[in-house]
Amino acid sequence: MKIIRYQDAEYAEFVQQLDRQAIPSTELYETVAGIVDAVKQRGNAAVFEFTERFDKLALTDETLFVTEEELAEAEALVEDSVKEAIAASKKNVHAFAKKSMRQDWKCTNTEGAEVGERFVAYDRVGVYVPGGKAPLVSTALMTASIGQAVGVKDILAATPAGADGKVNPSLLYALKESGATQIIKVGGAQAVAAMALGTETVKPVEKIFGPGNSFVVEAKRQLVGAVSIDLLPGPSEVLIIADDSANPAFVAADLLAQAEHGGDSVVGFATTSVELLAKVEVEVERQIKSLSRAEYIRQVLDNGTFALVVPNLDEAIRICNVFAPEHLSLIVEDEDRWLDQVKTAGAIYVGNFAAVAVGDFLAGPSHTLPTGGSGKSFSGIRADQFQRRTSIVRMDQASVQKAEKYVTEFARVEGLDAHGASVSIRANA
Ligand SMILES: NC(=O)c1ccc[n+]([C@@H]2O[C@H](COP(=O)([O-])OP(=O)(O)OC[C@H]3O[C@@H](n4cnc5c(N)ncnc54)[C@H](O)[C@@H]3O)[C@@H](O)[C@H]2O)c1
Ligand SMILES: [Zn+2]
Repeated sequence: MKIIRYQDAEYAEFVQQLDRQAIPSTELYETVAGIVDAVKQRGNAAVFEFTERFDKLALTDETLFVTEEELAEAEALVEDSVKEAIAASKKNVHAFAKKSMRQDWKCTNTEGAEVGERFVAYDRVGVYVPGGKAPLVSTALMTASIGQAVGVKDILAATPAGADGKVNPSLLYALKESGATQIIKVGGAQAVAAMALGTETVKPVEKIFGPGNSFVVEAKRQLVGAVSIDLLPGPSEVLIIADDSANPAFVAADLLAQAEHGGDSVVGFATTSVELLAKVEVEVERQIKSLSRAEYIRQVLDNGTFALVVPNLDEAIRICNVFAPEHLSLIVEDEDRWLDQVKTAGAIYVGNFAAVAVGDFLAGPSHTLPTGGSGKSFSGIRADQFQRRTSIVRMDQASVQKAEKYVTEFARVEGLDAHGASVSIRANA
């Protein structure tokens, strides 16, 4: 864990580079563009080639989709306790989704026209569920089941299978419970391209949701236009802001939990208290001993973890707002005062007892959240992103007569007489 105190010479520069911009490197851009183009030109053949290269799995038209038998087999293998956990999570996620869905509305504008918005569920969406480093069972719930709650009929899920062609049974079960109607055993950029563009056997979707590694996220970014997307949810990250009121064992536990995501994860800790930091360091060493992924965790602690000693909480919040962490854990005495000042975090966990992992698996809001600084312009998956929105304008002659005067002015200054005439002909009918 890299520790930097505000008195240190490198502090200012370090804090400055926390102001990230989520744009791909040229190398990543080109790799993904190559994959997307190959899928566009050659469909399944390209999808199978990349799957063989990156996932060591030889797929065919026959084995691309998860079958009903495989789903039944998975259901039989999943323990009841896991099924209960999935049901508990789904209950919260659905309840949260129902609250945040948009409702149709209408009102009358100044000229008397009836104006409003109408929301309808998308017909067919794609969800990407990562499967590289861990089978993210919860991600099925945090993507597909929100679409299910909104009423999306057709949900295509993509997730990489192992070299044996099998997908984790709990993940398959969770996908089915979350309303997935088709599942393809493909990961990476090739999966996103297949969902967005379609292939000989994969019918294209209208919008793509879900997190993934840098290849997955970049593919989504490049395919905007062919489809719309939810956000850019890449490698997971946390920022913990804590003062003396924080329990060091809890802080350490959350730092370790975040580091467990491995790879490109970013783990940040900002505190006003050197005493707390010292205790957290001791706790990290104590707790890591009993964790199964200690090696993964150690790697992230060494390369992707920073602890900042800040002069005050104003500075910590300022850093948070430029860093735009995916998860913010805020453990400070005067919670509400500081909470009100946070503007960019994807999800905020307030107080000693709000473990980030409860949000990962169960709480209700989607754990699919913006990373890499993209939280400055995106927010996490919401139910209304599964709703297509249309605006409606309904008029009678009285309202077109009232509108004519202003429309004619716009038509005149824009040089579009036919526009003006189309209104006048109605007003004077
Ligand atoms: N932001 C969020 O809300 C959120 C939520 C859950 C997970 N995540 C993140 O999702 C990520 C999942 O990553 P993952 O790698 O475990 O699984 P993944 O499923 O996203 O990626 C695995 C796929 O990447 C492709 N791939 C691997 N190496 C490649 C290469 N060299 N070139 C091209 N393609 C290649 C393979 O086809 C493979 O199937 C993690 O970083 C995790 O933190 C984020
Ligand atoms: Zn997590």
